[in-house]
Amino acid sequence: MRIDAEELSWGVPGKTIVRAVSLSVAEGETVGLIGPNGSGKSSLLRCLAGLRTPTAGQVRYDGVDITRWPSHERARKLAFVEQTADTDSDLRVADVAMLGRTVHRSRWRGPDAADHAVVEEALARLGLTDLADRPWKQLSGGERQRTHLARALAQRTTGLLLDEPTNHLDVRHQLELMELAARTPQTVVVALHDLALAARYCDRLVLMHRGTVVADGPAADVLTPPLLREVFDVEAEIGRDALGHLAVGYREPVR
Ligand SMILES: Nc1ncnc2c1ncn2[C@@H]1O[C@H](COP(=O)(O)OP(=O)(O)OP(=O)(O)O)[C@@H](O)[C@H]1O
Repeated sequence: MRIDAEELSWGVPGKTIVRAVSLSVAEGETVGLIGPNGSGKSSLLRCLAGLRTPTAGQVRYDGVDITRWPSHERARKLAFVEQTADTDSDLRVADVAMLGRTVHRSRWRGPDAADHAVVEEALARLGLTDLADRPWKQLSGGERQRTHLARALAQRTTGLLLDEPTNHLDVRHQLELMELAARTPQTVVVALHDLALAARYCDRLVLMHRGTVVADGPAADVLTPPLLREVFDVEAEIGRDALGHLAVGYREPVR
């Protein structure tokens, strides 16, 4: 699916948090949303998911204003994994993933064989097959994060919004998750703090600062020392790691 935001603003009384953001994400593209704490990444993702009503501008899925999509149809088009997604503590891992199938069933029908097959596949893609029967409350932070991602995959949407999906994951799972985000035919917008990971796996980076988009383009154009200085207040050098991937080196902050 294509996702467009046009002159999108959102805020609370007395404070504009997302300011006139225009953003287009093409079908199948993986866009990395980067920016300092408080720059508005989560707020923008919530607007894109339809969880916040913009104070100005609009969001379109496949060219249609999202206020014109009924909420159940929206949920079939787009899955959102929030940063602090929690869930009912009595559920098992497979039950949480099965929540992703709810949008595809009528209220009166339980999961059928096809739903179970989709959930099994989602759990396998996140390396959770062996944990399928594990109660949610026994999971580690990273296992919970992967379980929420499995729920989003089981939703079988054409769009995926991920807010810091790697912050609890070990290196191996970070790489696997980002590989999945890059390779899936789904349209993905992913907020990330790890700039090198974002550069390596995203088709394009969108840099936010104080609620606005200050750069949008290939990683090499966005991750430049002047922009990193302006937005993150750090002195950085851009180079290559041992494998040739873009790497960011930071100097000690001068107080
Ligand atoms: N409902 C709200 N009421 C008041 N302020 C809010 C609300 N939601 C967000 N904010 C503020 O808006 C700013 C942007 O928050 P947001 O969570 O979008 O930033 P972020 O870029 O995702 O940050 P982080 O990298 O820390 O996750 C922050 O200063 C936050 O405190």
